[in-house]
Amino acid sequence: MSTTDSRYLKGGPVAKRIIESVRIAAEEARAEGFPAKLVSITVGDVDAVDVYVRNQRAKAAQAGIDFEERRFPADVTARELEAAIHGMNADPRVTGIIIQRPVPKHIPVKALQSAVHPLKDVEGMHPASIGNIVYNQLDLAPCTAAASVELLKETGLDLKGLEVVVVGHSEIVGKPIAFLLMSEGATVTVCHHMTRSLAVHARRADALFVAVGKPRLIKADMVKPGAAVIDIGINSETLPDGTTRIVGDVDTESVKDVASWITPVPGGVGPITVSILLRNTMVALNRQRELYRASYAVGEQPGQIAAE
Ligand SMILES: NC(=O)C1=CN([C@@H]2O[C@H](COP(=O)(O)OP(=O)(O)OC[C@H]3O[C@@H](n4cnc5c(N)ncnc54)[C@H](OP(=O)(O)O)[C@@H]3O)[C@@H](O)[C@H]2O)C=CC1
Ligand SMILES: Nc1nc(=O)c2c([nH]1)NC[C@@H]1CN(c3ccc(C(=O)N[C@@H](CCC(=O)O)C(=O)O)cc3)C=[N+]21
Repeated sequence: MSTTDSRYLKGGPVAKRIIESVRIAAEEARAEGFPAKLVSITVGDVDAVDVYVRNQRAKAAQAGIDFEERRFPADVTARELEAAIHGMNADPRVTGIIIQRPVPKHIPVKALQSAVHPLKDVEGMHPASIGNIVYNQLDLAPCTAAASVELLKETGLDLKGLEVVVVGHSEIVGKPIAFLLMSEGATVTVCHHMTRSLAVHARRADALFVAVGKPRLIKADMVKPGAAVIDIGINSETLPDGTTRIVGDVDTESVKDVASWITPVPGGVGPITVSILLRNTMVALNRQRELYRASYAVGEQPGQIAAE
């Protein structure tokens, strides 16, 4: 099967669609005096983060969203980071903040995420916001999780009652995917490193999501014939000739002959993740606009706002 095979679920066309709608929304907001500005916070050096930030910068430019990268050394203290975040919260020009994960071990990521004002939290990762997906409020979900589910929907499969297995249960990817899918009516099994027989669970899945960070973890004999396989992993591999390439968590070469759909890496979930981050940036900006309007009642009777 070549990469032009229809079984490859490609992210590019979906991402393009999303970015075009973001561009229109960002242009309109800017014309009304609300330019969107996303700030990315990077701590230390992580390959997958570098790829992500590079693409954020490029796609933000296409969508007409201002973008700034704030890079901190790996030995920065939590206090210094929190102080920087408080500065961004107070700066009205900054409309969105993303903390790139992972952060070094000495930084408590939950406290850091709590420092981001919930209205500027473009991934919905503030501990007070992440619960929204439990309440089926899905308009601002962690971007990779939302991207993965968006890609599954491209298959046209009916999510209601679909047997789905999610491998990996991180806060930013696996767990939110499980909640999003439950909201859509799927029957969800979540596997992790303590799962006794990953293969037994994985083989039952009509849709298999893999977010672990281990190249070739999922092989052909772990996949149900006809399944949809969503490969979220991003791993850098060095070839014998010294060059490096990015591979996912799925042994695509063997799995492609068993699955009905498979997402390539690169070119699958990644591009959609970036576009959803920009879409979320506009969701956050619109919430700030609504608050601004409600506070200043621009063009409205104050009583009308209070009654809504
Ligand atoms: N395409 C994209 O947009 C994105 C891709 N990624 C990529 O996705 C992958 C996962 O990212 P992230 O969730 O942040 O990573 P984490 O390291 O935070 O989580 C990995 C998860 O995999 C589980 N796990 C580890 N080993 C096994 C195993 N042998 N079998 C089953 N489960 C296992 C862990 O379980 P336990 O905690 O129990 O050990 C953990 O829940 C990475 O490759 C990352 O680069 C991440 C974000 C975005
Ligand atoms: N708070 C947080 N949220 C994240 O969502 C998050 C994170 N931290 N830390 C890092 C990982 C990794 N990640 C990627 C997203 C898109 C591409 C991407 O655009 N990939 C393209 C391009 C590849 C390339 O340019 O080489 C592709 O797969 O085709 C990559 C990596 C998001 N992550």
